[in-house]
Amino acid sequence: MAKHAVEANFDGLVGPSHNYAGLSWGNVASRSNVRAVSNPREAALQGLAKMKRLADRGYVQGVLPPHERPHVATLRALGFDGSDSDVLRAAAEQSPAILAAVSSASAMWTANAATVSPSADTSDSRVHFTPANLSAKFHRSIEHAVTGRALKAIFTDESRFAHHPALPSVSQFGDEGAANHTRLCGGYGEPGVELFVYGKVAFNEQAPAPRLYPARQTLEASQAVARLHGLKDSRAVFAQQNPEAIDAGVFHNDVIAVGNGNTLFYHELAFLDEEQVLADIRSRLTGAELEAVRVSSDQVPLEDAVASYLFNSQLLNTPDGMMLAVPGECREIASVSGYLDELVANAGPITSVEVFDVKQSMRNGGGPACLRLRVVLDDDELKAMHHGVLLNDALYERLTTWVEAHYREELSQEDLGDPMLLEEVRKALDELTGILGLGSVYDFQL
Ligand SMILES: N=C(N)NCCC[C@H](NC(=O)CCC(=O)O)C(=O)O
Repeated sequence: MAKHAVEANFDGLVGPSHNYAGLSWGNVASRSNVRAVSNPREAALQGLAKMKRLADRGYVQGVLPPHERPHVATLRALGFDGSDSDVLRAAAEQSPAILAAVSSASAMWTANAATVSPSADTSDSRVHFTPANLSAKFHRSIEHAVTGRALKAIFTDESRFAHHPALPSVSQFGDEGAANHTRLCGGYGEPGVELFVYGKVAFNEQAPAPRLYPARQTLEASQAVARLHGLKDSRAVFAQQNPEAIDAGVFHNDVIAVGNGNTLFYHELAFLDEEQVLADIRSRLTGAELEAVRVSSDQVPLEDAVASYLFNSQLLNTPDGMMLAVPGECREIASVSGYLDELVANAGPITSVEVFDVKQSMRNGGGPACLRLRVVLDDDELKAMHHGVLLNDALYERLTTWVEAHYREELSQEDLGDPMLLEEVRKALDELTGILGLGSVYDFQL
C-alpha cells in the first residue's frame, strides 16, 4: 500500500551578494537588467515572505542556505593570490567579469540545486539526490559542492536518503536539476512518472537543437540521473524541449511548464513533440488520469509567457483543487492576467491563483518556482530529516532579524571587490549555519 507523503518545498534564502551582472546569455531578464543596482535585503525579505505565506497555509516549507560569495577559493584556483583582500582587489582590476561570476547569489534558485526522486519511484526505496553540475554557466558551475554538503547535512540518514555527486562538469552532461524535471503522480506517496526535459542530444549533432541560445540540459545528463536514481523505464519519460522556445528565452523547462499530482500545465510550444510527451506520460501514469492544461499561443503568446513567467509558478494542492502561485508580473501583462481569470473560472484542476512579489529575483530571471526545490517525503522520511531548516514562526522571525542585521540595501558591480562585503558575508553565513543547525558547510568554515 502506498505510504502517506507530502511535497516539501525548500526555498533558497537569497544571499547578501545578490546583484545584477548579466551573467546568463539566453535568460532575457538577466541580460536586460545588467548593471542595475540590486537590493539584497529586499530580495531576501521577499523570499522569506513567500516562504512564510506558504508555511502559514500549512505547506511543509524548508530553507536552503545561500553560498559564500564572492567565492575567494575559486579566485585562488584561477591564480589570484595574496590575502583575501589582495585577491579581491586583483580580480576587480584584472577581470571584473570573473569577480562578478564568483559573486553571484545564484544558489537562491534551488530549482537548479538538484534532481530529487522520491522513494516511491526508486529501486532501493530511498530518496535520491543528484546536485546539478550547472556546467552551462561558470557562475553556476561552482554551486554543486556546497549544495551537496547542505543536502547531506539536512538529509543525513543513509538508510533513507542517497546522495550522488554531480555529473561530470562538461557540456555533454550539462545538468540543470529539477528545473528540467517534473513528477506526475496519483498521490505523492504512490509511484509516479518523472518527466525529464532536455534541450539537446549531446552525442548526435544531427538532432534538433536551438540556434540562438544555449541548450543547458542534455538527454545524456537526464538519462544518467535517471540511472543513478534507479528509476525503471516505466517511471521515466524523456522529452525534448522545443528549440524554438529556448531561442525565445525559455532557458529551463520550468519557464514553460509545471506539473503537480496528475496535472501538467504547459504552453503549446513547450515540447518538440507534444503528443508523444502526453502519450508517454499517460501510458505510465497509474492511479490517476493525466490532466493536461494546455495554453495556446493565441491565449498567451510565447513572449508574454517568458516576460510574465506564468509557468514559473508553483502548482500546489489545496483542499479544493490546485492553487497556482504566480509572480506579480503575471498581473501586469494583459494576455496573461486575462488568461488567469479564465483559468479559475473554468472547472479545471486549477481552482485558484495567488500572487507573490519576488521582483528582485525576477529581474535575474527567477520566479516563484525557480526559488524552490521540491522534495517528496513520506511520514518517516519527514521525521528523519533535520528539522532546523523547516520554517515556522520562530525561524521566520529569526531569519528576518538576521537579514536586517547583515544585508545591504544597495549593491552595484563596483561594490563586489569591497573586502568589507566579503567580511559581512562570512560573518552572516557563520551565524546562519548556527541558526539553521547545519554544522560547517562553507569552505571558510572547514
Ligand atoms: N528557471 C529556473 N529554475 N531558474 C532560474 C535561474 C536564473 C539564473 N539567473 C542568473 O544566474 C542571473 C545572474 C546574473 O545575471 O547576475 C540562471 O540563468 O541560471
